[in-house]
Amino acid sequence: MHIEFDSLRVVLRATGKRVLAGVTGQLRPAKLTAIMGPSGAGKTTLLNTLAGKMGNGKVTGRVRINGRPDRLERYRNISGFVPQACHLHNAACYNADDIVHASLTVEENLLFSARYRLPATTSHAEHLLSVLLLSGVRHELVGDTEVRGISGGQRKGVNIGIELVTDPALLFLDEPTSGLDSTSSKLVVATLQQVSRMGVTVAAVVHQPSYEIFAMFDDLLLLCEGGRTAFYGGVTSVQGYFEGLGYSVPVHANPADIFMDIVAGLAARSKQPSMGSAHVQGTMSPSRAIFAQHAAEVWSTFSALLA
Ligand SMILES: Nc1ncnc2c1ncn2[C@@H]1O[C@H](COP(=O)(O)OP(=O)(O)OP(=O)(O)O)[C@@H](O)[C@H]1O
Repeated sequence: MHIEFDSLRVVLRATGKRVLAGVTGQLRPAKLTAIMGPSGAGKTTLLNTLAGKMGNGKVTGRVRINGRPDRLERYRNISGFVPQACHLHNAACYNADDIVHASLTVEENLLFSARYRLPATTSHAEHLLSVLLLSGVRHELVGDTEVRGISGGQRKGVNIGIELVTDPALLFLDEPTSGLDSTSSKLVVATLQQVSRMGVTVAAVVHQPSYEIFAMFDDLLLLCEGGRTAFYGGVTSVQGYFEGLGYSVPVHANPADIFMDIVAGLAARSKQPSMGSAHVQGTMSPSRAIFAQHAAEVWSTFSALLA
């Protein structure tokens, strides 16, 4: 499924607080999109909005699904959503958000989800166990703080599998690597890449990815403070984009960290922008300048698509 969105805005119904102020981008079919941005920029809100789950907010903006104007809520039932789990081995929030059953085995969790959600169909749990690298622990209890079970990364895999048994067209994940070590994080993101290649449109909020993990994503939607798009495009084009605005990525730095510093206004330009207009420089914060520059580009692409 291909979702294009332009100027998405969200205002909370209860308080009138505006949490997204103009987010433009796409989720491309069979691609893995990273959603990044500073804390409070609206990443989780955007994920919920794209998943059609923003019932507590008024959502406005243009949305096209598979090329036609549409509403995101209509696709809620064919979306999988893996919520952010608190630190997986932190007793205080064990099971707070994740959706696994501690007293079932890995395989039983997938079969239970399949039977519960797809009573009349046969599941492809066997295939999923293999995609999720869980075949070796299929008969192990998932466990909890009382009963030691599988690892945090494997537990995240079970959470993902529980959503995948219904064959969703879209899969949304909120910080799937949080609380995991770097090897487990890599395995989780590699799994998501494989899931996307099976034809699923996958979007995940990611926090401080290593460059290796960042490079596993196809596209990046970078938000800046205030809930606006700072950059949307392929992960291979983001460095060139910021270099064109006069920023450089030091040789030994993690580019993903530098992009975050830029949108947070913490990075200084090392040279004059070659693609920005002169009036932008010095009159706006870096994040505003980037937004202004990029919004114009995204909008012209979007207008061309709509024409
Ligand atoms: N239901 C809600 N009620 C009140 N405020 C909310 C609600 N949902 C979101 N917000 C506010 O909207 C802003 C964006 O929140 P959101 O959780 O989407 O940001 P985020 O980028 O995911 O943050 P983090 O990286 O810290 O998780 C924050 O200021 C948050 O307090």
